[in-house]
Amino acid sequence: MRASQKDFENAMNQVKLLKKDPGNEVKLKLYALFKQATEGPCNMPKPGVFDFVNKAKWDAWNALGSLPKMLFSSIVHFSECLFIDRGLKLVSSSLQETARHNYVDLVSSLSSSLESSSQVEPGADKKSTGYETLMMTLEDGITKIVFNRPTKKNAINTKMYDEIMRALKAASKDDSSLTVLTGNGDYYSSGNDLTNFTDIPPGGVEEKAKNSAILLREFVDCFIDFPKPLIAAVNGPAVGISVTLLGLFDAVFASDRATFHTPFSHLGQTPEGCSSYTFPKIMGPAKATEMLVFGKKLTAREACTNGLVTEVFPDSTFQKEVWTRLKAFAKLPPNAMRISKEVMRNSEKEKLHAVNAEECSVLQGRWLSDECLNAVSNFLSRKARL
Ligand SMILES: CCCCC/C=C/CC(=O)SCCNC(=O)CCNC(=O)[C@H](O)C(C)(C)COP(=O)(O)OP(=O)(O)OC[C@H]1O[C@@H](n2cnc3c(N)ncnc32)[C@H](O)[C@@H]1OP(=O)(O)O
Repeated sequence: MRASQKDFENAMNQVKLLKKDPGNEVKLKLYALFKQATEGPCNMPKPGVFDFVNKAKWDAWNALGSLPKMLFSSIVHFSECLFIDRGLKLVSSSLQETARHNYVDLVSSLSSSLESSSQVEPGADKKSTGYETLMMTLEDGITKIVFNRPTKKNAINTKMYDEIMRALKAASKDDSSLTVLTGNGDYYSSGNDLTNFTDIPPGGVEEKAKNSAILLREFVDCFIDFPKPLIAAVNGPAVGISVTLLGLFDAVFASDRATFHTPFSHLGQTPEGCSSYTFPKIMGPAKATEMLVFGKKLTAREACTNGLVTEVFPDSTFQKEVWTRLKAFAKLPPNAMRISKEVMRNSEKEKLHAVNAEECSVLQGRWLSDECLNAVSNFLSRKARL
């Protein structure tokens, strides 16, 4: 689903109606996305170092890039069969479209977090703002963390990795008995945001791969160490890392519309989220190989039969049935639940951390492989969808 010109205009109006100041960082992001969406890549001369405000604006706009470097290099790599000029124009207009889309996405998340924070829902103990890519609430003893990039199928970008870690750390210390992760919109999550691979630091792709492996390791560690019962309410299709992590959850409830897909080989990548260890343990090596090596997509019922999913509900009653069940769980003595989890997890923790470290180190190498670079560039140039 793309943002139309009408969506974009509505978002521009919505920004004016925001009741709370979203802060300078977000305002700069809005400015940059707006300029990129309406004028294309940054075309202004760089302001002087002491022109702080204009320089910050220029930096934000310019940071959105004229062309993703990795995509550019792959276009050049394939220059024998592509007209570069035409390719660049196409990519440039696609960048504008992406910016328009991201602008709509950002405004929509601001509207929900900033507006709703001022309206306390009946029974809501606490609603956390300050997240761009998530919604987080604490109600009835349950902390709910919602992936909130519906127009991107809840793909996990770098910001979202950071915010999920922050949200989990907060949830581990708050008053809730259990924590639930779910998605806003039709997807649970489409996994790693493949545009993460386009933001190349000055040290090049090697540095990017190294930083990504560090981030991934820290991210997965948060799930291994999460102290309270962690439950996934899988509202729709789940892809990649959003599937593999489920092996570290304590319960997984799925809508019958959900699917479970780990197309790592198709992407030139290898398993993460400790799935190389948890999946064979949960479903046996043969079924784990089908998923992790051959990329077989499972229906919710197949995932349940294989032990990855606890229970499947019809989509029409999914929310009602899952939340009834969760509210009942949340009434159980919280310390008993936490200590039971600790006893079950502790004997595995060391192993899980070692598996995580190994998977991240293998992936660091895969991200530099032609197989992976080509797969990502095919997705970004819209030649490939799963
Ligand atoms: C720190 C780094 C850690 C890395 C950890 C590694 C993890 C491994 C993985 O997670 S592998 C899995 C990666 N995910 C994918 O390969 C999915 C790619 N997406 C798709 O194939 C499709 O988008 C789809 C099947 C999920 C949905 O297809 P559909 O046709 O229904 O919708 P669109 O393709 O039009 O999607 C709507 C917009 O959302 C954008 N988008 C969706 N998923 C991703 C994604 N994973 N990364 C980036 N962008 C994504 C899509 O581009 C559309 O955006 P647009 O409207 O601006 O075009």
